[in-house]
Amino acid sequence: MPTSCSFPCQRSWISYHPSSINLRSHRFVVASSAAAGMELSLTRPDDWHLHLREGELLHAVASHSGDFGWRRWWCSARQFGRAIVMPNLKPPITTTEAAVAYRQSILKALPEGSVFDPLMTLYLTDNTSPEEIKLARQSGVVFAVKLYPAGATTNSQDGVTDIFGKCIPVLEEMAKHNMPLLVHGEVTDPSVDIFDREKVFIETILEPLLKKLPHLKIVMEHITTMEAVKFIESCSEGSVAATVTPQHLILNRNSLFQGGLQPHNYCLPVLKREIHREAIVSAVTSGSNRYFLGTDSAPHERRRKECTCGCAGIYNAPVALSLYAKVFEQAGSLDKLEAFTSFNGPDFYGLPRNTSKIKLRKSSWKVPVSYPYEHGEIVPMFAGETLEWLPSNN
Ligand SMILES: NC(=O)N[C@@H](CC(=O)O)C(=O)O
Repeated sequence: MPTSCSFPCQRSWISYHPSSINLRSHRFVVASSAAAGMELSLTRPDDWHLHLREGELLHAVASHSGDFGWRRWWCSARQFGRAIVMPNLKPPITTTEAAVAYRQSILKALPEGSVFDPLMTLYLTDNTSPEEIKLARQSGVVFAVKLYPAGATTNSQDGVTDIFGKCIPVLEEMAKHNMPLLVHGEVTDPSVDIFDREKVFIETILEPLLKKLPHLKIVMEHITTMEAVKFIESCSEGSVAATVTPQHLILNRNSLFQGGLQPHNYCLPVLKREIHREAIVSAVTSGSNRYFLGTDSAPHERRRKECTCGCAGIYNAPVALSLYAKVFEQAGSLDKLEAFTSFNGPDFYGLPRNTSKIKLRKSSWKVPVSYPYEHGEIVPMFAGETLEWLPSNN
């Protein structure tokens, strides 16, 4: 049963300092800085970690209609050129055949005229065969394989139970085909504290895996800790990279408990301490090409978040670009935003950069309190809050 919690205390992000804007340093991306508000022109971004779901929810998040102007911007397909689409459906997308069919259903759900390109992934299991990797590469529509340690997160029950015992031949085949392994980097051992699961995963899985398979391309998804930053920096450039979500750049773990339990701020990996948030912000805004945009936007129907055992996942698609811009602005690094949103990802995947542009206007806009669809509603990150940096196509 849903609770009646009204989320009075979502205003829990890190304070905003307009004085930190360094105008001189971002002359390459500033399209206009008229009194009405600054405007950035960016090469169209891609989202390198997105949950689009299926059925009614897919239609809701891919093509929600009936709105005009900026309101339609919350649909991922209108903001991003491409997205790496996560395969954790029920049942999961474990074969190329299923990925091709899923891609068709996504294309059908898109708004008319959309040129959004869903880049598909396979869900790695103990039984994935090297042959499947060959098929995936030949398909031209599957771009990566996702590792969910079994039990780590939403719909991960069919994930990998023993990567070294069961998956090495498949990973060797992936290395041969230059097919990246996308990693949900948390151990699932219940005796490991939930706030330490990423760190322990790096020590016990990622470091030994890279020693064994130094040519395997890896993306550590949604990094949350200073240990992850250290690990990424220690790897050779171009072979290991990381996606970073808006929530892990903007919020720390206090926001899970501020004024009461805040289910809409609950995701996995769980938000961490402030020192970890700061480490990730520094890494991302430094201009390093090892980090790129991956929202991990993960919609769940409201009642599945506001209940006695709420799902992990933050729905951030409508607010992601505004939040990333805010983080870079606060760091005085707006000149580095475009590489993070639009260059580093395609460069790592060996894909062309987008050629079209979008704009981000520094004007206030209010995040809707929810996005209703036929049989439910989705509550976005920062529901009802006012944000800046409004995206538009022109
Ligand atoms: N991030 C989340 O908290 N949830 C994701 C799964 C995942 O990426 O962990 C989901 O599919 O809901």
